[in-house]
Amino acid sequence: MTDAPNGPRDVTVIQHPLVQHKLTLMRQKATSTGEFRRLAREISLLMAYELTRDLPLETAAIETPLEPMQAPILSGKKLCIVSILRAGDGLMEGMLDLVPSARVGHIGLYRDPETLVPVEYYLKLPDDVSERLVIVVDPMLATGHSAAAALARLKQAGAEQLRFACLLAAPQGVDVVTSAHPDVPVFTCSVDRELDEHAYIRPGLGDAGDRLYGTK
Ligand SMILES: O=P(O)(O)OC[C@H]1O[C@H](OP(=O)(O)OP(=O)(O)O)[C@H](O)[C@@H]1O
Ligand SMILES: O=c1cc[nH]c(=O)[nH]1
Ligand SMILES: [Mg+2]
Repeated sequence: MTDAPNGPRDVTVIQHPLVQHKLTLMRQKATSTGEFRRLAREISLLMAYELTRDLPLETAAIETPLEPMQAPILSGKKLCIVSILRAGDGLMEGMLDLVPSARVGHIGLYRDPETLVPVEYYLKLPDDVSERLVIVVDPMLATGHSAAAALARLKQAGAEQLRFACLLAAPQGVDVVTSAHPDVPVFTCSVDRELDEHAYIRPGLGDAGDRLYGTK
């Protein structure tokens, strides 16, 4: 998906069969909290693989046990993963499994159930966030207000190169984020049909935070 009525936008729907299969398991209401959390970790590792697919490489001189060689190593900015609390933490561990040296930031946002306006309650970022490629993670992109606010806050804190990753997006959430932040590539495993009257994604998977942590 690259074209929209209001111009080109950078949205990748991750079609890998393992991702799609795990997402189906996560959507099912019979999936337990423990299983949901395990699947979130597995799927986010696979998402991280797609999110980092185009990282630049250079060559370095190394020595294998048998001979010297020129071998590829990462050459671009180091990574920072920022979780939008609390559900974003469900995608954090799998990404860190793949990129264990990444720095981690947290932004606490909850969506006011009446107004749907995101309310910030916490922010902790690495000091060098401006020098890193920042991957912002949150399972759900519904109205898009939380993601747009988080990205704005990170830019205010100095972040210059950002990507946003979610499990599920609603069409209007994609519109909101790509309009407010056309410089931020969006990665999702599905763009679902619609938002319902409570701004829940349909068909969706329910409340990601509650399903991850068993709070309902
Ligand atoms: O696109 P939006 O309409 O802003 O909605 C998406 C937000 O809602 C959920 O968080 P929630 O407010 O439920 O907080 P939680 O993670 O603490 O459960 C979700 O994890 C997103 O952060
Ligand atoms: O469907 C939705 C929408 C917002 N937040 C969720 O957890 N699920
Ligand atoms: Mg929630």
